[in-house]
Amino acid sequence: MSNSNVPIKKEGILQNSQEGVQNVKTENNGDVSLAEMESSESCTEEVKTVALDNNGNDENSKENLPEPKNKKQSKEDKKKSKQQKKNPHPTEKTKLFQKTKQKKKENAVESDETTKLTAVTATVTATEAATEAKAAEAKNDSAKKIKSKSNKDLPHLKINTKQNRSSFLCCFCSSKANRHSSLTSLTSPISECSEGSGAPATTKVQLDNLDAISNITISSRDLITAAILQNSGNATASKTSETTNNSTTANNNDNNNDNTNNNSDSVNNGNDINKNGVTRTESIKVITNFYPSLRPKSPVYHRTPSPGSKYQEVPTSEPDLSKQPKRSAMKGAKEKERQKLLMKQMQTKLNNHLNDADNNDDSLTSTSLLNGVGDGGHDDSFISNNSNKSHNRYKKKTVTSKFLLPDNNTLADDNDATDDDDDDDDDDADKDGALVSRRLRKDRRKIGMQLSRKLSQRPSFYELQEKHILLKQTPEEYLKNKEELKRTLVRKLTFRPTVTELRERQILKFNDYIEVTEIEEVDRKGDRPWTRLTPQDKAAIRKELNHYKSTEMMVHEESKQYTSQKEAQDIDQELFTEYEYSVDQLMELAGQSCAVSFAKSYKDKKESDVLVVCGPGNNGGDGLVCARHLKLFGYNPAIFYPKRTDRPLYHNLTTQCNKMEIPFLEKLPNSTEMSKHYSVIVDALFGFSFTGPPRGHFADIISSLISSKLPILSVDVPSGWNIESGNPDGIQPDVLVSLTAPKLCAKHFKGRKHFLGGRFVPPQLANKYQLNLPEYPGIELVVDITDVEVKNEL
Ligand SMILES: NC(=O)C1=CN([C@@H]2O[C@H](COP(=O)(O)OP(=O)(O)OC[C@H]3O[C@@H](n4cnc5c(N)ncnc54)[C@H](OP(=O)(O)O)[C@@H]3O)[C@@H](O)[C@H]2O)[C@@H](O)CC1
Ligand SMILES: [K+]
Repeated sequence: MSNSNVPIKKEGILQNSQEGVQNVKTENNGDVSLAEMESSESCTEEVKTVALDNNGNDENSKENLPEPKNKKQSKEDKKKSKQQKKNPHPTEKTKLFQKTKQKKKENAVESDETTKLTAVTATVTATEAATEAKAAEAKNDSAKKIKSKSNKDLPHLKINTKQNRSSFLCCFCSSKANRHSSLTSLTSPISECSEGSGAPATTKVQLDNLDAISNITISSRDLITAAILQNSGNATASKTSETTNNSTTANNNDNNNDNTNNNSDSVNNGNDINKNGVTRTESIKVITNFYPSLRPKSPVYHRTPSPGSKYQEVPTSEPDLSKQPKRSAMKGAKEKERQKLLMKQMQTKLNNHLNDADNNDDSLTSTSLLNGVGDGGHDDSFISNNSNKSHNRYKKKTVTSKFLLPDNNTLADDNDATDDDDDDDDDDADKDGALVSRRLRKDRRKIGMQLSRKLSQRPSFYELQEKHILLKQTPEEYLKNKEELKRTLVRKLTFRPTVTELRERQILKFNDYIEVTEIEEVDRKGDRPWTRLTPQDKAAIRKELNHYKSTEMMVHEESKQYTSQKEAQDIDQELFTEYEYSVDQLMELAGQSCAVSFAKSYKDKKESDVLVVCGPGNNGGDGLVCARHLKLFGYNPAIFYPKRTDRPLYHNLTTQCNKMEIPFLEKLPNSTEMSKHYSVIVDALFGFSFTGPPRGHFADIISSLISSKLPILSVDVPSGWNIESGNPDGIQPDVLVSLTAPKLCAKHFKGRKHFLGGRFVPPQLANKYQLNLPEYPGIELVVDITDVEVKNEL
């Protein structure tokens, strides 16, 4: 074997041992190399072999080891070995166990003696006499070669070999027929090795491949006593410390032997048991228990057996971070999802570990954990420098393992399991990643649809403004507009008309007096809210009522043709409102109609004095107009206007009368004087709005008029009459001039002439109220209806 690259060489000493078969397994930075020796069927002696590995694979590489002589022979040996395992000799087996234990004890004792040595030695004893000479020869040859390479300062490994059979199997080349000039020759079948003398020998050998041991810094004061139970397929290794653990080491050896013996009873019991029954875990534990520095940090075990070899290679090595994965763990678009999933798993594990760390002081600190996560898991103590991004997953795995490591003792098992299932993990991870990504896509699509639906239902900008969620204007603009509106309203209020102006415009109407009458108490709580009826509504109601009265209602025969006072008022109001006549217009026509009717009635009394008595309402205004026209017609009217109003209309009418030199009487003459000076009286005190008995001095006035015995022309309604029922004790006019339509009380008129004046009623209005008015002759303003049957008297 080449040792050109070995920085430190170690020399091994072969020497005979009285008993026991030992296997020595050494490790190099976690790489485990197993050398074992297979005994013959009748093996009764312990056989100790030494297998020293350098980087594991080099030991078994065919480049460094001679090729087996022929394959047939190798196959025969394998068959024999299997038969031996299947049918071991019970006596030999028992002896083997006993000797193994005894050797352990001796090793413990021996370790006490040899701990002072500065070299690491191992003893291998071979007791087979036939092979001792050959073995000695091989040893001598090997020793010679090794000596030439040896370094005196290096520790030595003393190996005692003892074998009683010549059926050793080379642990490196897996061949019985190999001859090795180096350390491997010791493990070769002595009978087959031409250089072996077959005699027991103790040989110092240069451990060419102990660079692994050099790396793990085996103390010079340590002693390795390795034992490999060849026949039973058990292996033990022990290390004793010079200072302390002598007895403990012996006990450990015993325990290990016990364990391996048990394992030997169950050959190939599980994946961790190689062909020789040596469990890898046991080997690691044995070594790492004594050499903490040998504890593998990231061991990787390869279970691929060497072709044609019975020995299970258990190479271990520090993870090679420079290696590229066969296929990327990150699959395109799934990379982010895998990273997220991995980060979530790491976070979960981190939380678990933090919880554990709270209860375990020797755990990693949370700071270090967080740093490990934050920097992507780069840690020189666990991961060598490697900036290759393709190793992110591997690094994270390592970091995850670091987080999950509760102690160093379980590291090997954890990593072992990780490495064994690496491919399966990849496949599982791919499947899991695909499932997770599919689930994430499904969830994301579902959430996307929900959000889209929500977004489609969101209110618009204007709807939000209408709901006052969003302000249409800024607060400053709102205050500014509010102040401007306030100023505008205040300005408008300053220009509003006064109450006087409103009354003059008849927008506001106030009665000059209040009539108070006693009525029965009426509970109006059940009354419906009052609603103002339009004139059309009132006319419709009136029409219906009239129809009811004329057909069904049991009333007086005369009453069927007449309506109430209210109807006359409604027609009057509708003329002003609906037909937009002014009071002046109608009053002028009404007053003129009265003057015409007067002239037609009193043609022989021209230049006679006429007393015109005017009341406070529009009926009095008709009187003022009539006086003005009488004056124009040649009569000498005089006006008694006892209760004037300040309305402009009346002010103007008064002014007009005054301008026409129509005197206004300050005092109504008594009935005698009245008879003497006046020939006719015009009654214009009250019209259809008169209600109740005359109040105040109006009753005296009416009495004076009646007492004067003068002919009276009544305007629209005889003053003092009830508009519907008349007043037989009241004024009995000589001429009645009904305006617009005869009032209900007109049927009580017994005078000489009855005229209908007020030729201003629109036909529509007349039809609406079914006035059934007589036709006006020619251009006449009035129509004599004295002999005409009035059917629709208001
Ligand atoms: N379209 C038409 O038909 C037209 C009709 N025209 C004419 O208008 C006349 C209706 O005028 P009008 O409405 O002003 O009522 P009207 O009878 O004149 O006087 C009311 C005054 O009398 C008073 N007063 C009432 N009862 C009282 C009592 N018991 N004792 C004492 N006072 C009493 C009452 O006082 P208050 O109740 O307000 O205190 C109010 O001041 C109508 O007959 C026709 O000649 C024309 O001018 C134009 C077209
Ligand atoms: K009247």
